[in-house]
Amino acid sequence: MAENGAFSFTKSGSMGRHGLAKIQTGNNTAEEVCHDDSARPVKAQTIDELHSLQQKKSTPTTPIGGTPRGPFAAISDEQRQRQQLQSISASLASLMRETGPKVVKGDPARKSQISPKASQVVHHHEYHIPTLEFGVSDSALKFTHILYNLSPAELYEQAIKYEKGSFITSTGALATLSGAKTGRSPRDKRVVKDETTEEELWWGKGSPNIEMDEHTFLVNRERAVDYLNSLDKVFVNDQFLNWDPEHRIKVRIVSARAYHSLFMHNMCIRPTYEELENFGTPDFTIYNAGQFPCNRYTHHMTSSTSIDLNLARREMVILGTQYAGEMKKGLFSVMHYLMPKRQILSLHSGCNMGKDGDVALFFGLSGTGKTTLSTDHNRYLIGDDEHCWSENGVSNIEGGCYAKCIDLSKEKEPDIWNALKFGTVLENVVFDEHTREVDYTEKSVTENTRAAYPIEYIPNAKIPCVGPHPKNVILLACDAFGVLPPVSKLTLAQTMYHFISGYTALVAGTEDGVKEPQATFSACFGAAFIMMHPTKYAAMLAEKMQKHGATGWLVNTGWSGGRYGSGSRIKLAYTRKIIDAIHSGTLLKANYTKTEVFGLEIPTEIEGVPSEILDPINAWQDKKVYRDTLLNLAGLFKKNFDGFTNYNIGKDSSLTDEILAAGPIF
Ligand SMILES: Nc1ncnc2c1ncn2[C@@H]1O[C@H](COP(=O)(O)OP(=O)(O)OP(=O)(O)O)[C@@H](O)[C@H]1O
Ligand SMILES: O=C([O-])CC(=O)C(=O)O
Ligand SMILES: [Ca+2]
Ligand SMILES: [Mn+2]
Repeated sequence: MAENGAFSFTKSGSMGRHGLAKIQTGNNTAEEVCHDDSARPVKAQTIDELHSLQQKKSTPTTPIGGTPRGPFAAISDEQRQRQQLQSISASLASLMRETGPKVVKGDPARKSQISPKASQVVHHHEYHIPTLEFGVSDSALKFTHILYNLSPAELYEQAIKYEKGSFITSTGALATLSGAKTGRSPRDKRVVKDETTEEELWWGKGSPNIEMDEHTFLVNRERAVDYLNSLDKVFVNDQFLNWDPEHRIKVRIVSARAYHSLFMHNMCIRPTYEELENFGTPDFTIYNAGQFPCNRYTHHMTSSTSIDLNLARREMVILGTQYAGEMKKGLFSVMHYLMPKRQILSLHSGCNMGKDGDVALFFGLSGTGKTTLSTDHNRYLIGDDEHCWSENGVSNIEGGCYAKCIDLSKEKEPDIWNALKFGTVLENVVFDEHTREVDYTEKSVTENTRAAYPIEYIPNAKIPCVGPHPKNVILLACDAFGVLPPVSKLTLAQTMYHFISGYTALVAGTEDGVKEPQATFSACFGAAFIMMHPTKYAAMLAEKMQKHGATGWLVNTGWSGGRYGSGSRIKLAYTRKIIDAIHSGTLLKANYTKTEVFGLEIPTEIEGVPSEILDPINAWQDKKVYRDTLLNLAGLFKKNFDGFTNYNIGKDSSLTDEILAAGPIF
C-alpha cells in the first residue's frame, strides 16, 4: 500500500497530484487528545434520548382544536381515541363470547425496545377497553395491538421486518409475494342467500354468486376473527370508496399483513386526518385472514379458500388466500349491489377525460387494456378499473390503480413505469438480488405480476376523480383469434349486444406451448363481480348512453393478420392512435364500410394506422382460414348469447329485439 492510505486501483500511481487530497493527520500536539470536532454534539445525554429526538408527534393535515367542528366537536381528543378503539374492538369481537378482544393501539415490538421512561409515554396513548376478565379463553387476557391506518413508510418497515419476501426495489417500490395464490379464486366466492338476497341477486347458471347460508358465514367469520385475535397485532384501515361525496361508502379492512394494509391504502380513497376523526362506524368491513385456511369440514367449502360476502351484515371474510385483489374486487362486488339500488350504474371500466371535458369509458376483461389505455399522457386519468355513472356524471370508486406489469416498458407505458416508486406495492415480480432492479419480463412467480399505486402517482390524474357524462364508450376485446377489426363504430343495440356478451380471447397458459386461444364471455365485462342479472346493468347503460348521447366503439387490442401463433398482436402505438381518433372526434366523421357476419362499421382510414389492417380480412394471407375462424367465433358468440334471449332489457321489448338482431348473422 502506498503512503498515507492513498490506496488506488489506478495504474498511474499519481494519486497525490491528480486524485484525492491526502488526509492530514500530522498536526496533533503531544498533549492533545485526538477528537472529531467536525460536528457539534447532539442535544442528548443517552442513546434513548437521542432516539426520542428523532421522531416528533405527527401534525394533522388539518388543524385540530380551536373552533369546534362537526358532530364530534364536543368531545376531547382522548374520548375520540377511545371511541375509535371501541369501534375496532366491536369489529373484532366474537359473536358468541361475551367480552373482548382487548385492543390497544401501536406496535407490540415497540414495548421491548423502549426504556421505562419512554414506555410511560406509550402507556399514555393506550386506551384499554374495559372487559370482564373471567370465563373466557386466553385471547381475552391478551391485547390485540392495532396498527391503525399506518403510513406507507411505517408499513414498509412492518413488511420488511416481519414478512418474508418483502424487499425494496431499486426504484423504491415494495416488492412482495402474495403466496400460493397469485390471482383471484372466483370459484371459492360465496354469497349469503337470505330472504332479501334470494329475491334481489342473480343465482344459478352463469351467475358468480354461489350460495352459502348465514350460519356457515358465521362459522367462517368466527374462524377469521379468532385467527386475527390470536395474533399479536392486526392492521386496520379505515378508508372510503367512491369519489362522489353523495354516495361515498366507508370501509374498514382488518388484515394481518402489512402488504394487505399498504395495498388497500393505495387502492381505496385515503381519508384526511379530519375525515378519519369523524369516521364513526364503517358501512362495510373486510376480515382478511388469508393466511389461515377455511375448515374443509364446513358446509359449502370445496377448497381451503373461501371468500364470503354477507350483504345483510355488510361484511366479507377472506380465508385461505393472500392475493390482495380479492379485497379490491370483493368491495367492487359490494358496490355492484349498493349502487344500482340507488339508480347508479357500477362499471368495470377505466375512465379518462380530455382537456375539453370529454369523458371516455374503457370496458374490458382482465388484460384487455383498461389501465394501459386510460393512462394517457394527453388526458386526465379519472380511474383505471372501477367507476360509477350517476345523474352527476362519472366517479371513480377507488383511490388507486392496479396495473399489469408483465413486459412493462418505460417507452410504451411511461406514466405507469414512473409510478413504480416509493409507496407502490409490486406483487410477485422478480428482481436482481443485488441491484434490486426488477425484470418485468420474468414470469417465474406468475404471469400476473401487478403494481398497486395511489392514483396521484399518475401525473395527470384528475383529483377529485370525477367527471361529466361520458361521450365515448369503448369496449375492449383482446381477440386472440385475430378476426375482430382493430376498431368499429357501434350502434346502441350493438353496444348492448357486446356489453352483455363481454367477449375476450386470451392465449392460454403461455408456458407449456400455447395451442388454441380461449374465448371468454363475461357479462358486462365483469361477470365475476356483478350481483344482479346482467340485463339490469345493461338496461341502465343503454338508458344512460341514450340520454347523454354517448357513442359506442369496439376496439380489438389483440391479434391481427392471423390468430395467436401466426398473426401478431396489434401494436400498442396503433391502438393508441385509434383511441386518439375516437377522443378527438375525427373517427366519428370517417368513411365506413360494413363487415360481414358481425355487421361492424369499420373506418377506411385512420391517421397513423396502416389502412390494410383496418379490415381484418386484408391482413390475413389465407382468406379461407380467416372466414372459418370468423364463423367459428361468431358461433361462440351465438351460443353464449342463447343464455340471455329470454330476458327483456329495459322497459319495452323493442330494445331487446334490436339487441338480439345486433349479433352476428350467418
Ligand atoms: N394494442 C394493445 N392495446 C392495449 N394493451 C396492449 C396492447 N398490446 C399489448 N398490450 C399489453 O396488454 C396489457 C393490458 O393490460 P391492462 O393492465 O391494461 O389490463 P386491464 O384491462 O386493466 O386488466 P385488469 O382489469 O385485470 O386490471 C398490458 O400489459 C399492455 O402492455
Ligand atoms: O382483480 C384482479 O385481480 C385484477 C383485475 O382488475 C381484474 O381481474 O379485473
Ligand atoms: Ca387494470
Ligand atoms: Mn379489473
